[in-house]
Amino acid sequence: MANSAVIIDGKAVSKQTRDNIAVETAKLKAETGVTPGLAVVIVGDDSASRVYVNNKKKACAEVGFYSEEHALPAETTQEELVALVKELNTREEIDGILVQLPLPKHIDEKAVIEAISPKKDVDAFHEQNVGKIMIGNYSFLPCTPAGIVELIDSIGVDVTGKECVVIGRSNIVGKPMAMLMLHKNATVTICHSRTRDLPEVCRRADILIAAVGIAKFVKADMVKPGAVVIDVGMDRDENGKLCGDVDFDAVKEVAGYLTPVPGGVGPMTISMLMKNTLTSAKERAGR
Ligand SMILES: Nc1nc(=O)c2c([nH]1)NC[C@@H]1CN(c3ccc(C(=O)N[C@@H](CCC(=O)O)C(=O)O)cc3)C=[N+]21
Ligand SMILES: [Mg+2]
Repeated sequence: MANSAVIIDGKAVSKQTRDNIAVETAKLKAETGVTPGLAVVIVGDDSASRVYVNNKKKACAEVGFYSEEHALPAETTQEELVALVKELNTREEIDGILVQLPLPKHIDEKAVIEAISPKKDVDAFHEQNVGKIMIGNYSFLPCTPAGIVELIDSIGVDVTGKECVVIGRSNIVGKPMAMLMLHKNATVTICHSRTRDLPEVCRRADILIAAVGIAKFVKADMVKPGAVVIDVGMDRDENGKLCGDVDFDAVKEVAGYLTPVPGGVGPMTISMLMKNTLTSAKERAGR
């Protein structure tokens, strides 16, 4: 019998989150005079990074934040970039610093991330914040994983005791995602390129989260009927069109719930970035 998954509207959930953030921001400003401020640093001219950074700036304006962009040439040295980060660390009106990844090859990403003050690390990439996530003592939420948790909450699915399979083990998505699902009492498996019989492992999942970076990697025969399938991919298909890690048209006939690309996880990532920046500004205001 033909089935068709409920498509999770990331744009709508994200708008609700941003509306709440806008209300809280207005209140913070009125009561304390503090306006949340985000600095976005972009090095080089990667076209995908440009789109994401523009979306972040747009979101800042929507919720009433101050934002500034530092667009540096691709030849920027690591020393110059670290110097900028250190200057932003000292600026009172900047609550969050986001250095857009990936960085050009001659720059050590880890050195730059560790230069960001943990108090302004709204990506939650600094090792101090990663450690806190591991323990379950958050200052900042990891943006993409936290956005995914909100999407799953929005459809009213309780993950307690369920099988959650995460495909991908990056420090940015896969690993923190697994931690958040563990904190929510799911039974968590992380798959990667060396996993033996990956389709079989994926078929066990009540919640399947694809963060591999390979276009249409997840096929219908890797999905348990009725499963919640979350697509973190931002890939290009054979025609150069934006698509995800999930073969959407095929998987929607098997899954119970499915996120689209675009309009799924991406907008939520940005909403969580706004949430972290507000949290940091509240801290500055003594709230
Ligand atoms: N320091 C850092 N922090 C990040 O959070 C970070 C990063 N570097 N590097 C790259 C990834 C990717 N990422 C996305 C953000 C928004 C969309 C987004 O807005 N997507 C829209 C459409 C995008 C489009 O049209 O191309 C959507 O899915 O609907 C996507 C991807 C943040 N990242
Ligand atoms: Mg990625």
